[in-house]
Amino acid sequence: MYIAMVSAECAPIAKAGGLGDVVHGLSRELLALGQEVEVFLPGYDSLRHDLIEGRREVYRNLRVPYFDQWIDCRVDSGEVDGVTCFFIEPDSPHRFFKRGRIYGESDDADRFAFFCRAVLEFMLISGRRPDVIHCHDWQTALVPVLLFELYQRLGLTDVRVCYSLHNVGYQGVVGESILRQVGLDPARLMTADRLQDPADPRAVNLMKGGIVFSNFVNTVSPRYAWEIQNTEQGMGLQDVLKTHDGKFGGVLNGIDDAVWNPATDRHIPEPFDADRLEGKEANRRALRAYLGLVQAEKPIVAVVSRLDYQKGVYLLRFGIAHACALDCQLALLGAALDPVVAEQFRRLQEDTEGHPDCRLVLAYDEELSHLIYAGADMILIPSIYEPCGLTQMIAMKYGVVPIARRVGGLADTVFDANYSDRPFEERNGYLFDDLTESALASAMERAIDLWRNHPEYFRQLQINGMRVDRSWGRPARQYLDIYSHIRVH
Ligand SMILES: Nc1ncnc2c1ncn2[C@@H]1O[C@H](COP(=O)(O)OP(=O)(O)O[C@H]2O[C@H](CO)[C@@H](O)[C@H](O)[C@H]2O)[C@@H](O)[C@H]1O
Repeated sequence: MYIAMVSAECAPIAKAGGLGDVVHGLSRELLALGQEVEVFLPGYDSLRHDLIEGRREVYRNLRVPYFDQWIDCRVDSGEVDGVTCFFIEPDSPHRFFKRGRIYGESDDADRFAFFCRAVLEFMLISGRRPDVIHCHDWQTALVPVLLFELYQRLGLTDVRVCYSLHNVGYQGVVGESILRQVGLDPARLMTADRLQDPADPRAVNLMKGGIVFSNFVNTVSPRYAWEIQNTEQGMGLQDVLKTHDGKFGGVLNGIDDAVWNPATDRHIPEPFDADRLEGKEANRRALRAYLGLVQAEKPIVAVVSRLDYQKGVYLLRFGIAHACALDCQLALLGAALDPVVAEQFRRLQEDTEGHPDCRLVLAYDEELSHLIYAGADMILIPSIYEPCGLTQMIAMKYGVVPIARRVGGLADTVFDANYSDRPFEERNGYLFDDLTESALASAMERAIDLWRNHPEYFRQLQINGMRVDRSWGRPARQYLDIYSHIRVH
């Protein structure tokens, strides 16, 4: 089967968060299963060019309609970890993808709408006829709309679309001129059953369009699938998801075990696995040394997160203080896009400067994240909502016990040491429900108490988490079933 991934991110060359990991890991696994996969990305100037092999121009002067004019694009291709990627580079004064970063620009909707049209135009002109286009999140939601409104008639006749929702907190709600920009007719599409935003009838909701026009829609865990249909986590899309219930489901993400494997990880000083858990000790020492923490027999509590509202930044700040109050060590690695949140954490960093047990690294640092996972004992994940969450899955692979809020994919993967109805061999962490300091504090205290007073049980929790198969094998086969179900031939 020929699958075209269309996405705003793909790790490691263009990653802002978990979406990049998923596109990369899933594409590689589909290739390993014998499928043909190509990834289509904007040609950002911020791409990690050093990680792209054999980059070359494959198309010049691709004329992409833009309002009543057009913009010429160049298309390059190259290999990333064995996966063929295409990069769309418009040549225009807008400099759509020459902004030094992936997101956070005031014209993000225009930039990604243009990308959607350009990808379909390139497929049409270069003779590509995927069995399935798999697109992701609001940035690529116009692909199915454009396909079924325009490109099917032009020649992309038998192409079907699978659309994955990684984060319903960002839906792409914008003015209707976006439709005219890409050549769609607002009069046809601005209706309650198509792209009209449920809250604001004058606005376009791109994610809603993706849901309505795709052949299959999924999100990244079964629990989040239920939450966005039945609770306020749907952020206004509950009804449209219920209307389209017959083509909607949840597929739990995997993690790439070539990248996230403590037995083979080149970024950590001492390899280890569930049978050699002692190996973690050298990594704990290395982590303390790297961060300038004292070498003391205290549990290391970690945070590795985008510092975003979704991740419960308020509770994270409390958790940092509480870990220190409970005489633990604390290692945070996080980056904030929001200037207010960035400032709060910068201040906290200043206040904890020189503290023997507490270090905040406010940056995006992939390599350091490996050392933190390898060296930490526990990780805090107090998310307000969490479609799947890769952090807890990676952490558990490295013998780190998650302390997480019982939402979305966290509830599907973390099973409480004390209160789960699962057998002990499946329990692997600590959960809390309420979005309150006391709920988080009590889960942290239970975990830290076990570490101090019952180390053998704590070790067993670590091993339980490490033994679970979290590779892409199973989810990739589930996606293949979806693709087979919707494809034409
Ligand atoms: N400062 C930093 N430095 C280095 N690495 C960092 C980092 N901050 C975060 N990371 C890494 O980025 C990834 C984050 O994955 P998540 O699934 O937790 O996040 P995200 O919310 O971005 O993704 C969204 O999409 C994914 C994929 O579907 C869903 O799992 C998730 O619930 C949804 O919110 C992990 O690999 C983590 O190690």
